[in-house]
Amino acid sequence: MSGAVYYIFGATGDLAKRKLFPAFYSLYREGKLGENFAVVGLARRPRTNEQFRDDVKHSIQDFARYKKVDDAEWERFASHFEYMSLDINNVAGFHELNVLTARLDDKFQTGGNRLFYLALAPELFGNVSLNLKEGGLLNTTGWHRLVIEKPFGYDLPSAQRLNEQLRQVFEEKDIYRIDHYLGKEMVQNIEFVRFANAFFEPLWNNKYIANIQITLSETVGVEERGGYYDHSGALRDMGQNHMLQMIMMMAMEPPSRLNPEDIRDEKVKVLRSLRLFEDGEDVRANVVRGQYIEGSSKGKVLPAYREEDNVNPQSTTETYFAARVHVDNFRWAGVPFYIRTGKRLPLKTTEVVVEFKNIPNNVYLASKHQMEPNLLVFRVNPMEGIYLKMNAKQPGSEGVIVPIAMDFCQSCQIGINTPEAYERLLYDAARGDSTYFTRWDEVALAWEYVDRIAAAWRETSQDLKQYPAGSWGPEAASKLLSDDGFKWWPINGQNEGEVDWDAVQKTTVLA
Ligand SMILES: NC(=O)C1=CN([C@@H]2O[C@H](COP(=O)(O)OP(=O)(O)OC[C@H]3O[C@@H](n4cnc5c(N)ncnc54)[C@H](OP(=O)(O)O)[C@@H]3O)[C@@H](O)[C@H]2O)C=CC1
Ligand SMILES: O=C1O[C@H](COP(=O)(O)O)[C@@H](O)[C@H](O)[C@H]1O
Repeated sequence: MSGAVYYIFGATGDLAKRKLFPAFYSLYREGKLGENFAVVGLARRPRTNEQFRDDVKHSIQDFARYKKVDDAEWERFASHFEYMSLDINNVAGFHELNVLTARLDDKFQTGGNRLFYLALAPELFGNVSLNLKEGGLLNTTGWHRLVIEKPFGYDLPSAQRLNEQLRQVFEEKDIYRIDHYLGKEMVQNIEFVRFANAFFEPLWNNKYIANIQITLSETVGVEERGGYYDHSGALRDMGQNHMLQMIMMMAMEPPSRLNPEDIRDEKVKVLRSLRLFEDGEDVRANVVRGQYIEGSSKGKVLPAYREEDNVNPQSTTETYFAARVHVDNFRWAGVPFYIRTGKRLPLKTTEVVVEFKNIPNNVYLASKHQMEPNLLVFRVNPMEGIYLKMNAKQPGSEGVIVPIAMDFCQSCQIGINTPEAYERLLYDAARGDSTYFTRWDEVALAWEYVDRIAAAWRETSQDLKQYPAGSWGPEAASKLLSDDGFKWWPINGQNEGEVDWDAVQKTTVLA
């Protein structure tokens, strides 16, 4: 990988601590960063280089995959890190940063390449990019890339404004919009499992697939992010980005080549095929929203959303939503995609379930035993793996059919060797591979879809359903499926509620 200076704007924040510094460390440990790099931490708080390196060390000890830090290696790694106190709104600070950069370019032979990572509130993105230009940080012959965090705007008009600001300084090809779900191994794997298996690809259409279910459930509430979340809600926080990205990965056509633009073109076609909701009534018939009230989990009382810090006590922000989504193209016509996500649900899990249609009524179906449909399950998070539910004869029986599981548990086999999403994405951005970043047209189309739902919700909040914290969300989300003759499949084929992860890890692993 070519050398570079990496600028972490927001270096004293939560994202830098929990994800970015650990990602740098793993890449370094694996030899992917080399030695020709410098990392400059930037934020307003004063810090010496030593204090900053200590912060980085603690974050690695707390959050990195590799926790054991060898002293000599640590010294080498830490020597690449420097800190500078800077207020984004003060252009003089950027001139100073340019001077610091010249020294680092020289010391680490970075080739004049720069990666600017904005781990900041989105309101600051526009100013940073203008000041980078003003401060002379883009006046080198190397490459200049801007990596920005979500949320990318609040709706389509605000996203357009933000994009125009960024485009005054950076070309689209140099803007890397992060959706960390695209950095997850199993989300990337969807593409490979689909297109590399003769027994899936021919069946991947409305002739054989009955429905697709995507669950992204969290046990946490809004923690210390109440201020942000109350303004955002589940639809914008998870729906506009992670959930739609997973639909795209499931529904896209095979790209003609494995180039970033060919893959992203195919994903965009899926968004263009989404059936847009016509009006409020259409939204209410297909989308369920909920907010958690007081509940309990494992004997612990959990507070209501409206009692969380920095949340309006009368808030009507949704902490849960479920939707029936249609992709109106030749492959997917008539196949519902059901999606659901929420805070304070019983499990932390992300799963994508493909439910296949039942085989035609035949001698087997006519037997007294009810056959269950075949399921293919991508376990994305926190356990990674693929699970296939099939039907087979119960050994020793007179033709009794039972469901059996083939379970590839990637986490059990690979363990800590699976790269974290941020690690993967940082590496890709540094190599100039934009495949798993969101292109502007994706962002715009995703907002267009989501904005119609948000508009309907602004008309009335009568449809906001309450659910107890620790439960699986509003009953109405089950009705979305039962009206179509389906049900949500229990997570990992187990009963809703507790999943015994130890037991899951012991399931059969196919080499
Ligand atoms: N935390 C997470 O897990 C995730 C975060 N994100 C996104 O990442 C971004 C950062 O989030 P997070 O780290 O949680 O936020 P934090 O509030 O923890 O950190 C914000 C950072 O911005 C710095 N900052 C604020 N104002 C200025 C300024 N005027 N000049 C210079 N620095 C400033 C703060 O430092 P100081 O006060 O010292 O100036 C701090 O380092 C947000 O866009 C968020 O939505 C996305 C997904 C997950
Ligand atoms: O982007 C976000 O994602 C996290 C969930 O990510 P995961 O990798 O832990 O599944 C979510 O908690 C947060 O609200 C949201 O902003």
